[in-house]
Amino acid sequence: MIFTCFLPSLADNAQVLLNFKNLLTNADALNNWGNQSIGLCSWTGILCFNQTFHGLRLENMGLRGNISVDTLLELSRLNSFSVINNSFEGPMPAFKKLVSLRALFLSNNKFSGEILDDAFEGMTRLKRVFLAENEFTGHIPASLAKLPKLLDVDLHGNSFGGNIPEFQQRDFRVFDLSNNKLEGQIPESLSNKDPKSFAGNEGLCGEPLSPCMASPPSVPSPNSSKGKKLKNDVILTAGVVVGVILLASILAFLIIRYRRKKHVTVEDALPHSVNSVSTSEAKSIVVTQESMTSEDGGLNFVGREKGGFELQDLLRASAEVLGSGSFGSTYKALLLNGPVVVVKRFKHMNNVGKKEFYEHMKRLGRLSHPNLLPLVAFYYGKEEKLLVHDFAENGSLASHLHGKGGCVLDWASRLKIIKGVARGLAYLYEEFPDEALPHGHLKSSNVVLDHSLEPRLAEYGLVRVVEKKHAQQFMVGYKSPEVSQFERASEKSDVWCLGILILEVLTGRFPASYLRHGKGASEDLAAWVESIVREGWIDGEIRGKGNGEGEMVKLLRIGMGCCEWSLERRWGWREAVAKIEELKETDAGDHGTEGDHFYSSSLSLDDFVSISK
Ligand SMILES: Nc1ncnc2c1ncn2[C@@H]1O[C@H](COP(=O)(O)OP(=O)(O)OP(=O)(O)O)[C@@H](O)[C@H]1O
Repeated sequence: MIFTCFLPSLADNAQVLLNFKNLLTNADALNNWGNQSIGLCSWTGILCFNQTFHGLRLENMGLRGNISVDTLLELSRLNSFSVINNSFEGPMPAFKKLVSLRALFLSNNKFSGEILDDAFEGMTRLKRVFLAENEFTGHIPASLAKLPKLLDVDLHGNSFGGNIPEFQQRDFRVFDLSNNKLEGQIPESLSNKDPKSFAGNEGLCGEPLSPCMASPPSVPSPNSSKGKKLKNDVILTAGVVVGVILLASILAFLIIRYRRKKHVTVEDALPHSVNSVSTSEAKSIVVTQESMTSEDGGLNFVGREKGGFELQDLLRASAEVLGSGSFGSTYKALLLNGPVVVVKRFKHMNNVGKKEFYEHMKRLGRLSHPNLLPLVAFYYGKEEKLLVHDFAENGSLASHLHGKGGCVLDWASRLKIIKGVARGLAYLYEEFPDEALPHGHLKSSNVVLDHSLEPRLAEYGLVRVVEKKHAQQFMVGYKSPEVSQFERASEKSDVWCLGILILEVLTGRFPASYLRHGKGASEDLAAWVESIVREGWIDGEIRGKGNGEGEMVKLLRIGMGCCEWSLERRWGWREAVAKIEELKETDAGDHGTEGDHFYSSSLSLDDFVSISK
């Protein structure tokens, strides 16, 4: 199977990356770099979005050697750079040349020495700076404090000294200066931070730590009466201070223990108002806690255990907006030292109570099929719900069929995808015999593809928890003729969507009705189907590329059978799935002429439908 994913800019970047790798030592983990057959986006540690390179995530690889910033400068796009947990040493490389960088992760290495005051100057897009657990010394660079977009700063576990500079930003998501050698008064602008952010710096004082003590003007002799009184006062004050600190530590310890036990507390737990940003912008999932209530719980893992992360980790993770659908935004989150997951925010799910919602999610979590995107975890908030899924490396089927920069899918890949979709759907039908619409929202952007282009169905089984009005307006299962005309969903409504998907895959054309909601959408679809037959239904990318055209005709017939207007005549899911399973990559030899006839002739829809039966 051929994946034609090698785009010009990727090819340029490929050589630059190989040059970059050549200066690293102990780079065995990057052995597949240079392998053109898998494509750059599948090389270890390469971050791509929609098949466009956007970053390096070279974590936990034992890497050493020279990080050549000048080489990185040649990459067409570098938003995020991470070498967390490797063995790099020496001074911090001159990253400031990478002015488009948004996230820099250098934690857990052996970088050392002072960082120049202007080391971050001009990095106006930089939002995330993780330098923790290295051997940096000297002052916190002034240019870091002046970064206009800084959201996360983690410098813990170094030997930074001197005073904390005044940070231009005030609202941090991650702020950790603990375990350094910082001293002096904490700037007032940071007084609202968690005391833990400053712990382990003996010389620091002021809010949120204990007040700074003014030094006494003169020290009387300890034996004078004044001196004795002062001594007693000092002992008394010290006793009180030690007592207060001890009490505060015990309290803090108890709180942390309590939080750990619950995984996350109510306060920690609420990822709600995720700021809207442009699709390409990498950002973290911003939490504002305004909609927190005591009814909200934490992150609930379902099904199998997933790599031990908690909501806090999710909130700290760098996140990228994948898109904004009819329910809310979807983010790809890169967990530090952990998996890559997709977080989808759902509004419009308030028609079910918490108990019912939990039960339904647990039911979804128990599903397991190679063509189903597993639900990893969910979060129940009063206003919003979050669903966490695995990330599918090759994005959505829609992005390949219609997006810029997707793979050119050959016939074999398309057939594999349709077969996978059919199998996933059949599984859902078997698992949810009581649901009218076991999937409910089957469309090409809800079919995601893994590294080998194996399809996985997403956004399935949600009809029960989505508000009816919203479902009717936006979920594609509701756009079948019977629902849009008679408001009567049937299990064949999912079959209708399968048919549309088949036609979309065969033609490479976007179904018009997705752009339109409500009544009339099905008429649009009928016109779309008719135009397909009239104007040539086969995607130029798969037409005439060898054998298999007879099989394409068969698939077209299946698509038409699934898109029968009348419910009686429309195929049932079993029939559709069985017929799809029979399809082969290449023609057995008896269909070639039939295929030629189909896509070379101009047929009316009626002609076509009668022929295809
Ligand atoms: N697990 C995933 N892995 C990779 N990409 C994903 C994943 N889940 C969703 N996406 C992609 O993220 C993008 C945004 O998804 P989202 O569900 O928000 O919008 P949509 O599918 O276009 O619309 P709708 O909300 O109606 O389903 C889509 O292109 C989708 O294919």
